[in-house]
Amino acid sequence: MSADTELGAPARLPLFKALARLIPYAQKDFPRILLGALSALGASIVALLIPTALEWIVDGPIASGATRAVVWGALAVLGLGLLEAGLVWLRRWLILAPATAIEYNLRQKFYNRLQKLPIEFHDRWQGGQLLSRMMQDLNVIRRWLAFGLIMLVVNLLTVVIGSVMLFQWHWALGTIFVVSGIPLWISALRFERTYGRLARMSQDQQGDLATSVEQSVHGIRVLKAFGRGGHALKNFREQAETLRGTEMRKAGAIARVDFILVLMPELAFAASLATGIWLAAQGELDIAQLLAFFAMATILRWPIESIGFLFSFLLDARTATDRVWEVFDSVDTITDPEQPVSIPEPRGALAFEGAHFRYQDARDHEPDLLDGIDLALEPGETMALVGLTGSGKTTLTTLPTRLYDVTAGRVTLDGVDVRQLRLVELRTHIATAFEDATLFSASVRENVLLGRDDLDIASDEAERVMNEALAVAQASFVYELPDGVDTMIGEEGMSLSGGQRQRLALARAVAARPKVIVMDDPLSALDVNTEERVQAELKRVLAGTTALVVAHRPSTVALADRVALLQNGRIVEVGTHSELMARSADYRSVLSSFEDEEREESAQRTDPTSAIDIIQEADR
Ligand SMILES: Nc1ncnc2c1ncn2[C@@H]1O[C@H](COP(=O)(O)OP(=O)(O)OP(=O)(O)O)[C@@H](O)[C@H]1O
Repeated sequence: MSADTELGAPARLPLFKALARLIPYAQKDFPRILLGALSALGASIVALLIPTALEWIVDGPIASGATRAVVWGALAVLGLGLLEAGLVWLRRWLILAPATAIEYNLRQKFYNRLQKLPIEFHDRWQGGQLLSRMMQDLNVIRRWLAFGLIMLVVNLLTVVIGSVMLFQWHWALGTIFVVSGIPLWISALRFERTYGRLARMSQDQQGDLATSVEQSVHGIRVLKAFGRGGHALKNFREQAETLRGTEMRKAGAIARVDFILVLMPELAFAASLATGIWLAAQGELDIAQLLAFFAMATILRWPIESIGFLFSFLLDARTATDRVWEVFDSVDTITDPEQPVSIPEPRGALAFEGAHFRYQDARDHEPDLLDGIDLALEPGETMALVGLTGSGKTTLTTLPTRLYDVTAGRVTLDGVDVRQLRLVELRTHIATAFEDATLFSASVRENVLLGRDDLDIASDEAERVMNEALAVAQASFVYELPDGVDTMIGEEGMSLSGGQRQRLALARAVAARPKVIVMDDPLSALDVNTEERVQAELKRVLAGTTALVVAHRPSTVALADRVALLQNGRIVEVGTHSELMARSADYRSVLSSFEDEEREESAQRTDPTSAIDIIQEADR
């Protein structure tokens, strides 16, 4: 999902309701936050007392020439200053822990949510958008809770209390100060509308930018190989320019409101000065009161000026909360059933019964990609699934483990609808090995034993399971790596070849010891001989395991017990390879397309040899 396509963005909540969603996360630390707020308020009140102390010093000891009392007065002002600093420190100390705890809890929940949300959600959302929400937006929320929220409340209160105190010296001076505040409120309301929109735009564009960085780092090899670095940079620059434009507009909006926030107190100051001097000349105000008034007006300047910044911070936090909650509120369609059924000892009978599936972005007039699949695998049987490119084979392999749910019909394991099993149990019984072998930046051992959290990774049993799985997957190359099975493999296994990655992914599926294994062409990057060895080992080790294997090679098909042909969203033929060869023209045509592909591949492989032949021929 990008900034331009806010699919399913929920209706915008009012400001306070939007931020109130943070309350449950702050509840535990509420006493500490309250104490922090009280410290901040205490610091402001102490600051507001200083003008009154000054008035007392000027009016009393200075007027009467009592030097000792002046010193005591100065010490009292110093004491108030120190107390204010102490309370500010206390506020920071009290708030830091709850704010970081709230950020930590939200981040945990966010990560957990990303793990739980179905693939359908991840199809729609860009990685960078999720990353920026998880890191940047949560950071904004933490900083706002730790500083912005409290300072906004405290500074507003300070302005209100300070304005009331101004009236004690003269009503006219107080009135000038309060009336000059009216344009501030009007600008703040207008600011909310413009800035709120810009803040959302900017945060979304930052997410888009993060996506671009992520994609170009991810695809750096392709970009380099095709010399498209310049093109990627141009796209990136355009996006960065757009973001810069939005940031400039944001800064412009802040500058406009700041202009009023700085100008109005200045004007109020000038008007108060003129009025104060006139009132003093009239004898309605003495010099001590005038001094105290201006001291108070000076103290109130920062709280007034800061309101623009704090208000924009409030709107940033609101946008960040909206963006985080868009992920929290995303509907998780693939969940555990309310009344789960368990299959303690599964036999491994996997069946598709009238299974339909269509992707969420399929157009209305398109038929379902899987349009009524009926296929039953006997326990322990190996079934190859063949079909033309794009016929939906990969999609079909995602249904048994509920990476996607069928849109109609059902998939069953031992006659139980897979939606009736708890996801953890389902995914223990059925394992998947994908063609696109994703590995994690962890050791070989951790990658292979990923599906075995029942085993202590340091135990002998874990070692045995891992070695057996590596042997089945013909992955003995790992023992030659610098630290053997403890070698860290780079991000997504980038330091390994495609075939090596596939073998490790297969070893991972084997180590999980499932009752059913679904393999989406997991051996495509292996040469035919290695593939045959892997197949033979698989048959031996997973003797009682049911296997559904998407196949692109005649050799893989020939090793299967039976073959199913997927065409136009349905299984149109099921039988042994030789039966289908004999009776199905469609099957023969698909197989001959595989053979063509294989010939092309082997022609590419033999090209260098032919080149040598030609050179040798020329030398003769
Ligand atoms: N996440 C997705 N969202 C929308 N459409 C998708 C998605 N994944 C695949 N498709 C579409 O579904 C169709 C079937 O794709 P699928 O990968 O299942 O085919 P396949 O038979 O495995 O192909 P191949 O043999 O090339 O691997 C394709 O037209 C593809 O564009």
